[in-house]
Amino acid sequence: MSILISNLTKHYTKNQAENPTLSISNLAIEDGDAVAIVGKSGSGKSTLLNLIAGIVTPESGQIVVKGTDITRLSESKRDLFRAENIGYVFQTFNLIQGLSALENVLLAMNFCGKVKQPEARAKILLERVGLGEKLHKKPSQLSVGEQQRVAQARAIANEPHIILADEPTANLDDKNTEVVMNLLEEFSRENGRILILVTHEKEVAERFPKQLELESINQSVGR
Ligand SMILES: Nc1ncnc2c1ncn2[C@@H]1O[C@H](COP(=O)(O)OP(=O)(O)OP(=O)(O)O)[C@@H](O)[C@H]1O
Repeated sequence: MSILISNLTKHYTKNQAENPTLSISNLAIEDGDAVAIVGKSGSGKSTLLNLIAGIVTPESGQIVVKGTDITRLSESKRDLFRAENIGYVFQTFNLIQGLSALENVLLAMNFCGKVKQPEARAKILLERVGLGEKLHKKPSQLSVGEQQRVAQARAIANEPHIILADEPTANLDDKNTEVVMNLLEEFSRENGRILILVTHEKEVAERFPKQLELESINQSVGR
């Protein structure tokens, strides 16, 4: 079992303590799983991804990822753990504005040094998402959909075991949705990887063997 969440609560402010954003007693995601997370706006889907990535920490509970309870790691150890094990496509991309598409992908790779010949791999991935001609463009020179595809390439660059994707097709047309979903699905099928993807799009969710309605696992009431 590769991700095991138990007795988790997350609240953003003290006065939410009685009524947290997220309260999950048990959630297990196994190696090889591909899961679409769906649910109402504000129901906590991004928060759940951020908790699994160790970007935010819960007030209580355990999040065991590949045998490590990441809630017990220091912030710097969580950053390294994430770089080595998790690829994250953020809803808002989080690209570094001063760097080119290629440099954005390389930055993630150089941080943990896991991949040999990072530049060759970064170029192949950017070509794969249709950006071979735009390697040296900065985010401000790219369309929103192109920025989303850079974020996609960056997320899988380090060959992570777990891929978290927050609305990765929200800004894409049908053709690029297909490119991005094919890339994610193909990548996640190898080596028992886990793909967890948040989406509002019914057609995207229906591609997944498992769909998880967040409200069905979040026991927090009256949110
Ligand atoms: N950093 C934060 N500080 C305070 N409240 C936050 C923070 N991040 C999220 N929240 C609140 O937590 C709740 C869940 O937010 P979250 O972004 O996880 O929802 P979501 O299901 O991903 O929504 P959407 O589908 O609109 O992206 C919301 O009520 C939101 O306002």
